[in-house]
Amino acid sequence: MATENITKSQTSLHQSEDFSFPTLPPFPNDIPTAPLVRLSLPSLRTSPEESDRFFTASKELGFFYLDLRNDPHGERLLSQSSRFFDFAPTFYDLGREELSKYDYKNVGSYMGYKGFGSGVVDEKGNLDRNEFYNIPKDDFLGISDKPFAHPNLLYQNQDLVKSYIHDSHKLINFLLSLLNSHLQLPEGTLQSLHRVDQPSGDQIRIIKSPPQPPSDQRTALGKHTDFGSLTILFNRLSGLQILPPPSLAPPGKEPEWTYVKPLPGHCIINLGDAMTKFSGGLLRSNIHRVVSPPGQQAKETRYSLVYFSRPEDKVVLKRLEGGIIPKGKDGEDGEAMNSKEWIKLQALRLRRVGVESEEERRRLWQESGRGN
Ligand SMILES: O=C(O)CCC(=O)C(=O)O
Ligand SMILES: [Fe+2]
Repeated sequence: MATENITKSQTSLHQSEDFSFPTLPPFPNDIPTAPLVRLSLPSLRTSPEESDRFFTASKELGFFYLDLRNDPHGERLLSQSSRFFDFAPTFYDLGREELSKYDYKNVGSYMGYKGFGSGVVDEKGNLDRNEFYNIPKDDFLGISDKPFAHPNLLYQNQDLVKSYIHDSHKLINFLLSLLNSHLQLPEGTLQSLHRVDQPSGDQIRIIKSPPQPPSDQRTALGKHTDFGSLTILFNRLSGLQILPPPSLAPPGKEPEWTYVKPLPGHCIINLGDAMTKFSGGLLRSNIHRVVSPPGQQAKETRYSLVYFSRPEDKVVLKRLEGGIIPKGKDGEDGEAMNSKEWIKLQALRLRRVGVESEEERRRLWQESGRGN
């Protein structure tokens, strides 16, 4: 019977994998780490106290760890993420030239490949130190009117891609249902803006950042908030940093950029701008960036796996009405855009299209508003 098979394979998975990454250099034990709370998926399913901690974390920092172990759905995500980490080096072995065929920024899309050093990361006009590939949910679930072409290797692994999309989206849906009840919105409100079978900008992103020369280590991915709803992040090497709000900085100190230490068996979840907009500012979309990993970890190639969920394309990004969401003052929310336009604007604005001069790159950064 199908259920029996699933249960069996989950049991053996649990016994055979401990989800740790022993071949990588450890995170140094003498540097401060970001104040993310650790939540657990099985507890979140049953414990009102854990759910309260989740809501507090979503309001105060907008980032938390989620322990996925001891939960069948969570362990499926862990094993799928391991398979992506195994797959990533082979995928990038296709080479930059081959992957560049799948860069769609010139046709106005952020899906597909972003080449190394093709985005501006700071006010000086410096360029990024990573390459990534955005795999669109809609292309792989057969929802797109006009799917993009993608490397054959992705189609050869489409079972993994599809199951990871479904399981990630299922986790997002569960977290949205908790947020929905904490916000006291009518049942199903947030979930109804994120239906898996409707067009949206959801995507898997696989990132590669090669080690940087010790004498010239720079930001690999510039400071930003995520634009969408909820993000699921798997890290093995550190490098991700957040700038906590003043309320969570050590007493008497200004907030400083702090590394997030990857934890085996956990993913990192963060909330994006859409959640802040929907909740009239109650939920937090926190600023973060990626720099060279600390200590011995800097010598390794860093891969990172992200699932970005976004509201459905047609959803207008504005404050929802109801529950405990504060009412806006007249004109306060400005002109609201739909999700598709908003994500595209944000995702492409720092990708230089033939912009070569440093001055122009600086201008792009300024116009993006990210320095503020
Ligand atoms: O690689 C990471 O750890 C974070 C990546 C990230 O923030 C992003 O792609 O938006
Ligand atoms: Fe991000």
